Amino acid sequence: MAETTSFVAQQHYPSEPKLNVAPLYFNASSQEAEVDHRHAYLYSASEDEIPTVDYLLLFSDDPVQRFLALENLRQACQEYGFFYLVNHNIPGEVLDSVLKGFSGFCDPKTIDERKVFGKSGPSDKIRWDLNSSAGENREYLKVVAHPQFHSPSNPSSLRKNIEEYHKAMRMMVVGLARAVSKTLGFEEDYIEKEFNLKSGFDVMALNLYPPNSRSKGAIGIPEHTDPGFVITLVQDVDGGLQILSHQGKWINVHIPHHAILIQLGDHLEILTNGKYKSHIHRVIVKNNEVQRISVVTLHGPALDKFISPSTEFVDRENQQKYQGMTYKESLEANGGDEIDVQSSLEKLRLV
Ligand SMILES: O=C(O)CCC(=O)C(=O)O
Ligand SMILES: [Fe+2]
Repeated sequence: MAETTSFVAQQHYPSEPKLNVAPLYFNASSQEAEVDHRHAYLYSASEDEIPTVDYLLLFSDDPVQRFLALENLRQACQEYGFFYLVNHNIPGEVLDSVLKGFSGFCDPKTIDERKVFGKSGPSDKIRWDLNSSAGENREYLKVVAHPQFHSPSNPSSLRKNIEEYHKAMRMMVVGLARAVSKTLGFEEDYIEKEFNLKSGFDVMALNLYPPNSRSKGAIGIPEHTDPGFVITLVQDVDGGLQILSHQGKWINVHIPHHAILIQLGDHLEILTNGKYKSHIHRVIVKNNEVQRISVVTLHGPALDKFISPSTEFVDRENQQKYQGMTYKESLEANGGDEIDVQSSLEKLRLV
């Protein structure tokens, strides 16, 4: 695909040597969050909870390095479902300028200007909202960024920064799709084809969480999973993002500087019949002394693509766990609009 980065190598994973390796990289410190645990027991996240994947090594010319990096990615996908991505080749300034630009956009003095992006109908391509309640404390701007790019035109610098950010992130995600395909034992274009990523439906959510002095409760965003292939996330400061692990533990996310948090989306779970799972996450704002901004992109299949568990993942021992649906139908299955990018995983689950 023309969009792909030049350093993405054309090698094939399944034919490479079989080594038994532990994950290669783990991140720095985490702290215990003081929150209500509805689905999990009290838990202090330790230092090695979220694996780190090195993007460049996934495409290394050295077959052993590449094999080890792909094995690390496979473990991260199968045993966690989320990881920090480093060496992703997206310049730090590209990440910083969107975070900073959105902070400026959310100036409390100009709130009336943002209200023009409030909900107007089901086909909104840009949507703004401000929730300040016990259940959610978040100001957000959502934009459909692909197949057509949409963004407020004012300020033009923010539009330019969001577009540049999305372009770079999308290019990286196409490379990641190739690597993930290999970890599943397929040709590298498997996921691009199954999701028709060339026409993929991408929605960006730019979120601002207030400091606790201005929030109406402990919750920034309630528990949810996200639809799509993968979700990329960058933030300006740490502040309360937690992911529920396979083992039912809330893990505090502390993204290393200029790394990207990758979370697997519902539709990768559906495609792989539950081999690679999406995970419930939430944001707790109760302890935040300063505001926090995150930029989250849901990289989805094409809207008209029918997604169901691939036959390779279904057999006598592994019965089909999810019903198939087009991506568009699944986004609207709970009564939401496309731009809401609501999960419908529980509706699609068969067993
Ligand atoms: O802001 C965060 O850290 C998480 C936001 C999120 O989960 C989302 O926008 O779907
Ligand atoms: Fe999310």
